Amino acid sequence: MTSEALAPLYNLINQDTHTLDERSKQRLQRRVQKLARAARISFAERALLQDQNRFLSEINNEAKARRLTRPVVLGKGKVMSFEELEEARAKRAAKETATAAKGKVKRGRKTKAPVLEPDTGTTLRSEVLEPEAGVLGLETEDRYAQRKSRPPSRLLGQAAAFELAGDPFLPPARLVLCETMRLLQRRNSSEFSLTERFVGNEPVPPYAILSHTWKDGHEVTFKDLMDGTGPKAGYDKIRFCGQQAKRDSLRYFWVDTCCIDKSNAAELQDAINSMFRWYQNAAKCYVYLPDVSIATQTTSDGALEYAWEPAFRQSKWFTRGWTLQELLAPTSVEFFSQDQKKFGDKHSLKQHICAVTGIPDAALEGAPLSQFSNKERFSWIQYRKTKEEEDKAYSLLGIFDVEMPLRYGEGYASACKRLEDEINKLNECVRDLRLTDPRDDKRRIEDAKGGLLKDSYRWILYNSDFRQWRTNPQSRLLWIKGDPGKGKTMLLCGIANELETSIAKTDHLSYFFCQATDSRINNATLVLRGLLYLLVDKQPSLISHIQKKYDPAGKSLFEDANAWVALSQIFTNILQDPRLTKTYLVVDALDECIAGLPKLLEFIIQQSCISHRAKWIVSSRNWPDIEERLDRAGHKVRLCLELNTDSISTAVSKFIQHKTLQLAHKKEYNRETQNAVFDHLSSNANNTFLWVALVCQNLEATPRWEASRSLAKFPPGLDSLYERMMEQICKSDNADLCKRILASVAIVLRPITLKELTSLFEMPEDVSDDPKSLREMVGLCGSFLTIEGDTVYFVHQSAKDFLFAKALNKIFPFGTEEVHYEIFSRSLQVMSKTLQRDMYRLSALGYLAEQIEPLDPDPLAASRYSCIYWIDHLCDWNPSPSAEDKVDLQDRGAVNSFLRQRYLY
Ligand SMILES: Nc1ncnc2c1ncn2[C@@H]1O[C@H](COP(=O)(O)OP(=O)(O)OP(=O)(O)O)[C@@H](O)[C@H]1O
Repeated sequence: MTSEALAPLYNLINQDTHTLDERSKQRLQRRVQKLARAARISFAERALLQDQNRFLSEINNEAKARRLTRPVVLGKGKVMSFEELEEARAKRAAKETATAAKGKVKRGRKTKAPVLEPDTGTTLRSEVLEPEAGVLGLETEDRYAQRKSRPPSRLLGQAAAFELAGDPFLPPARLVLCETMRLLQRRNSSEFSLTERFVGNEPVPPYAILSHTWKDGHEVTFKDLMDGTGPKAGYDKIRFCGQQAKRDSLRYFWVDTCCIDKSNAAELQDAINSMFRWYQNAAKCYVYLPDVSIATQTTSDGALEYAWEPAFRQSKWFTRGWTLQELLAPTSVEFFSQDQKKFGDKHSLKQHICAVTGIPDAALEGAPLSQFSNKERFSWIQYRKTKEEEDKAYSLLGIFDVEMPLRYGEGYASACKRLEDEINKLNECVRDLRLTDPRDDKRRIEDAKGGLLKDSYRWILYNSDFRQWRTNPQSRLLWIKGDPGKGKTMLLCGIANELETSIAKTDHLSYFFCQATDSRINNATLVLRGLLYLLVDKQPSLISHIQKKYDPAGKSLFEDANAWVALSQIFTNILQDPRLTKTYLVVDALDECIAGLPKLLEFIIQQSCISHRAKWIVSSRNWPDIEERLDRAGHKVRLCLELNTDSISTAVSKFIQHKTLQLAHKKEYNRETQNAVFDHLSSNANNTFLWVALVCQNLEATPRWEASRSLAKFPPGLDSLYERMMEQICKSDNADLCKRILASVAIVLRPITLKELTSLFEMPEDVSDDPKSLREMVGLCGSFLTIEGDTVYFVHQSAKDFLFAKALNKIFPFGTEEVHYEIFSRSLQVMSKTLQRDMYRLSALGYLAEQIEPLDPDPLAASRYSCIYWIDHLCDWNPSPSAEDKVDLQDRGAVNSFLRQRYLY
């Protein structure tokens, strides 16, 4: 009888409440429990089968009542804190030490001995529960053996055991199982013992790690420690590592010779795939170099010379394969001579190390390795040697952050080929995931808004709400809200920059800036896609969660109708992956997420409740529906800009000072004008950055002798300012053209270039054919629009909102449909005129779009937008049923002819 076989019975008991009365239910329950006991199915497993939710909630309650932050569940259902478990382990280890023979290295407990003694005799290897996350990890000996006998799953840490056991009743996302390490623990000055393996979400305590070169026959193996084998030269290194760890106040340390059971092929696989991370997570890495002495010698001219420098450069350590990752992964790498004296670390010895290894400074200083090309990373191992030829490839796994099964005997070429295949697969998946790089969006937004001024956002670092979010583990969601133009986006840019430089090297930051005007970044699915892209770009090993779904589906995974479902599931799995350290997620302008906002909000609320690894910051305007949903989130801190008047007022003042100085310098104002501008801005800004920015933009286009007089034209309040700008446009000689430009830019589905603009409506040839005139014409649209490079944008979302809310009849006198129709119909004309066979002179078919270099001049420059979006505008035109309107859609009408004659071009 297996747990799978029993599950239908449990289901019957739990769910079929209609057909069973209470007594029969209890009788059946007892019977099934008896069967389970006979079948040696463990307590926890039974409890899970029986009523997973009740089991979890009981344990949660107990944990809550006893205020246990990290409860551990023992086999009999006993709940204790992690600290209590640690203490119990320490006591047990002390007892063992006391009984073991004196002077000998103490034997650790065999790792396969049960940690927990469940009532059935089945050994549970470990169970860890996080009450808030509702995460339970447990594994029986049988399942452990089963899992280990299979190739490691790419889903390490994702309840692989349960998947392999084919248990259909346990949702994998709730179960977490993690491949982890065992450590050495100091007992006294020269004694140590092995700990159990740390499993699941069990936190690994801070530890030191040894890096060294191996000497055949001298090294102390796992078996030696288990059997208590007598003296071996390798013990000295281990003792050195322990003693040095003690000097650094570290109780635990790790040495590769004896902390991995190499006789267990599966464990070795896991260890090799995890090794980079183990070095990366070490508090200290000690490099022991027996071939380097730090004695000084006197040169012929009587000066003292350090003899270690040439010896260091020639050390065998630099010639070995595995030591490459041991140099790169840890933050702190310290070098010790043959007599165990420290003579430097990887920063102080950087010059020597760079010269010997050819590795650039930046990589030694901790820059993400993904910044270096594949070729460059491969070159670092080129002249290094490994005992097994395959290790030369396997030792690069962590450097490329990929995982793959090891096949000793396959040869270097095959191992290298498989490694390259893994890297290529990973790159392909990342390429398809990337629709936009949020880092570029952020930089673009900062530039478009005139550059980020530190003085105007750093107040947030001292704000009590922000500090609470930053320091309190329970505060996982910070919601920054405020009216239009209060500086939320720039504030979030600043926060992202500050986090980037202040979070731990192993922590992650991902962000996304929504913009309603840009269809690449304005819906819920795209937010997840962008956040995921940055996450996996920084920690490629997380891509395994995506690849599992991506491999069969390809790019459509991110684009089809189920993209949200797939991406939200992937995101959830990533946030539960034990490999993920603390992660900061920033999403700006929720109000500009124009499709799928409710589900995005639900997702953020849910994740911020269940995942203790992720901390979120979101920003939005004061919208009631966002407010209503976010109010329901637990663990949230709300920061309302309108309630932080003092900080915002000081920040806006600094902005005004900065902007006035900039203007004065650029326009060569005299002192009087400068003061007049400063005073007008200070008295009317009303704590709104955007108002200041818009007035300054207008002043920039105003001759300097008119500056003081024109100030009266800029009334306080954003809407008044926009109204004033609109009035001026309507009064100008070019009113019709400007309004047409505004209407087109307001209605397009992505920002358009100046050339594309000429394809969207009929304009005088002397404007459309002359780029300079066209630029000037866009410039005449008040301060509603701005041009970056060749692309036209609204100066701010609030400017576009104003047009739709308060100037609709001026900009769209015949309704928006009419503008859609014009864009559609002009697009059709332009395409029909310009598209032709083989425009890119490729001669042959079958090129992928990304393989094609754009021509110069680009024959599609003016029609690119039209080619992609003409059909959307046709749909949005929404023609009336009258025959006259439908003329384009009739047989032999414009659309029909285009489809027949030009479409395939
Ligand atoms: N720290 C800053 N440094 C430089 N400029 C700033 C800063 N904060 C605000 N600004 C200026 O104020 C303008 C409005 O700021 P921002 O776009 O961040 O407002 P917002 O609150 O996000 O507005 P909305 O809700 O309407 O999107 C920016 O375009 C920029 O010119």
